[in-house]
Amino acid sequence: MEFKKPATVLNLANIRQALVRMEDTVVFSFIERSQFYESPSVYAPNKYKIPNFSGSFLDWLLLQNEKTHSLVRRYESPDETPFFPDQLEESFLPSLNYPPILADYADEVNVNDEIRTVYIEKIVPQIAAKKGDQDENIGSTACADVDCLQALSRRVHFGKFVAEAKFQNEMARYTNLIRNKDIKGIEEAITDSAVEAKILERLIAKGHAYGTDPTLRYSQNPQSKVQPEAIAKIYKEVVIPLTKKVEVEYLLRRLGDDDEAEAQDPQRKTQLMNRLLSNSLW
Ligand SMILES: C=C(O[C@@H]1C=C(C(=O)O)C=C[C@H]1O)C(=O)O
Repeated sequence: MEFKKPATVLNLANIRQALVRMEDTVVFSFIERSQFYESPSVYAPNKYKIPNFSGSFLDWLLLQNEKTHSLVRRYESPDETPFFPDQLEESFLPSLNYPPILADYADEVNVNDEIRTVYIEKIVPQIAAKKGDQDENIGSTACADVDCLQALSRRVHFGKFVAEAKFQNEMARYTNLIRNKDIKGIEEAITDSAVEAKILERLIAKGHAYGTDPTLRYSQNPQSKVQPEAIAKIYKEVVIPLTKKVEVEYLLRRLGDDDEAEAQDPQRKTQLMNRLLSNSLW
C-alpha cells in the first residue's frame, strides 16, 4: 500500500488484494506457531518474575517489541495498530506525515485486546503441536505468538480502509444508516458473502499448499502442519467477524460527533454492538 497516495489506498480492489496477501502472513505465522506446545505459562500473568513488569511473559515481549518498533515509526503507519498504544516511544527519525486517509479517530478503533484474548483461548489450542508446557521453548513460542498477533491485528484493522472505501463508494446509503444508528443495516451493507466464501475456499487451498511437504503431496497421507479446515474456521469465526466489527465501529463515528448522539454514551454503544456481533464470535 502506498499511503502517500490516498486514492490507490481506498480502491476496494487494491484493499482486497492486500487482504489476500495478508492471508499468506497469517497462514505462515500459524505454521511457525504450530511447532510449539500450547504453553499456558507464556500467557499466565506473573508466572515469571520480570523486573519492573506485571503481566504475562507474552505481554512483556509484545510490549518490548512494540516499544522497539515504535522507534522506527511502525505505528505511524495507518495500517499498524499497537497493543500498547499508551506505552510507545517517540522515534528519533523524522515524522512521515502521511496524508490523512482515514478519519481522525481511526487510531481509537482498536480491538487488539479482543484479538489477544481470542488468540490465546481459541486459536492457540487449534494450532499448537501439543497441550502443556515445554520450558526450553517459551521464548520461541512467545516470539511466534507476537508474529501471529501482529499479523492478525494488521488484517483485522485493515477493516478501517475497507469501511472508508465502502463509505466513499456509497455515501448516501451509509450516511442514512449511520444517522439511524442502524448497526444491523450497516453490517448487512458491508457484508459481501461471495468475497467471504472465496476467502475460506482459498485458505483451505493455502493451508494444504503451504503446510505440506511438497514431495509428499501425492502420498497416501500427506500431513498438513496446521489443519487447513482449522485455518478456515478461525477466519470464519474470528478474523472476519472482528474485521467487520472494526468496519462497523469505524463507520458509526464517520459522520462526526454532531451527528452522533451516542458519542455522549460510548459505553452503551459498545454494549449494543457487542451484543449484535457476538452471535458470530465463538
Ligand atoms: C473485507 C471486506 O468486508 C467484509 C469483510 C470481509 C473479511 O473480513 O474478509 C469480507 C467481505 C466482507 O463481508 C470486503 O468487502 O472485502
